[in-house]
Amino acid sequence: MVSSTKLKWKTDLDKQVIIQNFEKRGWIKAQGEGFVDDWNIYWANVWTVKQIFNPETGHRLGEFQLLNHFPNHYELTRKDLMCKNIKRYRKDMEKENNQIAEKDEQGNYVYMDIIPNTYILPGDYTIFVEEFRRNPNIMWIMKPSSKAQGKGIFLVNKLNQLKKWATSSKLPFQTLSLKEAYVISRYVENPLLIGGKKFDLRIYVLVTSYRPLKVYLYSLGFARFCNEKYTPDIAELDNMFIHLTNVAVQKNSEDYNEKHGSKWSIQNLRFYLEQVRGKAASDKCFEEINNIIYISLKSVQSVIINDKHCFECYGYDILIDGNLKPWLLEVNASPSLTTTTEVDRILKMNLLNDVFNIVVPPDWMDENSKHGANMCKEKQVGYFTVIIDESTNDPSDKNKKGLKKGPTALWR
Ligand SMILES: Nc1ncnc2c1ncn2[C@@H]1O[C@H](COP(=O)(O)OP(=O)(O)OP(=O)(O)O)[C@@H](O)[C@H]1O
Repeated sequence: MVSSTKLKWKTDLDKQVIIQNFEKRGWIKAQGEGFVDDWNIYWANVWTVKQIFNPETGHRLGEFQLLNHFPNHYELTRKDLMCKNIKRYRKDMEKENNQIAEKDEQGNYVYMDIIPNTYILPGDYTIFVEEFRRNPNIMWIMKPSSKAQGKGIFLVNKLNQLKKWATSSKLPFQTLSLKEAYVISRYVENPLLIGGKKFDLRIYVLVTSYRPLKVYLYSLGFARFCNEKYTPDIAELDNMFIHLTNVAVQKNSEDYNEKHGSKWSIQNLRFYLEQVRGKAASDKCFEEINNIIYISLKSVQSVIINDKHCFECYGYDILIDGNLKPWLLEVNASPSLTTTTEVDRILKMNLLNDVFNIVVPPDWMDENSKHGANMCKEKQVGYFTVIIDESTNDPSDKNKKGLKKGPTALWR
């Protein structure tokens, strides 16, 4: 048996919020060089996770080990794979005649229309061109599948921009490897604006098991604002300070505010929405955000390798449009733990503290326990609340069989 005070930690990230959280628990830094043994809890980067689960080594995590990613987390966190999985899930649900696949009179999904229309390039190039020709006046956004921080992103409103890009990068679509794949998504041209500026939401979601699905939602997310006023004007197509809300992009803007880092708490945003649009509309918007989390996780539930030693704290990027409809932009496997302001530092310290309280509850070390990441029995831990728990046999748990009662069933 390992004593909880002697738990050994390891991390690939030189981030104070991680190290301080480990140290304040009295846990000890693992000394070993490799990733194989000598640690109980590892906050690893995705590269290490790939090495650990490399099929050639056939390595398995030990009984007293916890890791912060599922082996094939990329099924949700790579933009192209997320899109593919969501599209597959929709089809499966339609075939099953599941109520979740209900469509409205225009033929749009009532619950499952969670991502802007997206194509994966190069594979979907021909169908994308057909779609482009059907609706030539809409704007698209090109994003590399596995990059972050706004890198490699650009907006497109003419087909020849795509052709030019392919030629200039000397990468005709057909020759792009899977690693270099792009997604092209319908650009949400009417984002909800506050003070004339575009913003998106960063929401933290902790998954401690995929089968059965157990999901916690963190109530302290935030909104990240652009520094310049938004315009869909095509003359400003290349002005990323208007279109991309990533802090990594906005930090370079002349108007960047060091003090609040161009961020608002979700609570403030919600309060604002209630004032401006009314409580019912604001509640509906947040219910739909829960629905997005539910559908995205159900889409990968059957493909994720559900190693009981793994957990994952995802960073959801969500954009709200002018009709208060939220859209899922992407799910990050390694949401930034860099802290740009004091508020940010406190939030991320609390976030990790709550994550560790969930994955290492007080009886984690007990001889008779199962020692996985999914042992916590509390429905509320710090700022985390369980929003999906398929393990419960409580007949009043409306989540159990999916969205049979509509998206409100996801709220507790
Ligand atoms: N379909 C879209 N419509 C409107 N804006 C979008 C769309 N997709 C992305 N954006 C904008 O571009 C930004 C970057 O997109 P996204 O988060 O998908 O890429 P990323 O480079 O992987 O970012 P991150 O560092 O958050 O992982 C978003 O925060 C948002 O402001």
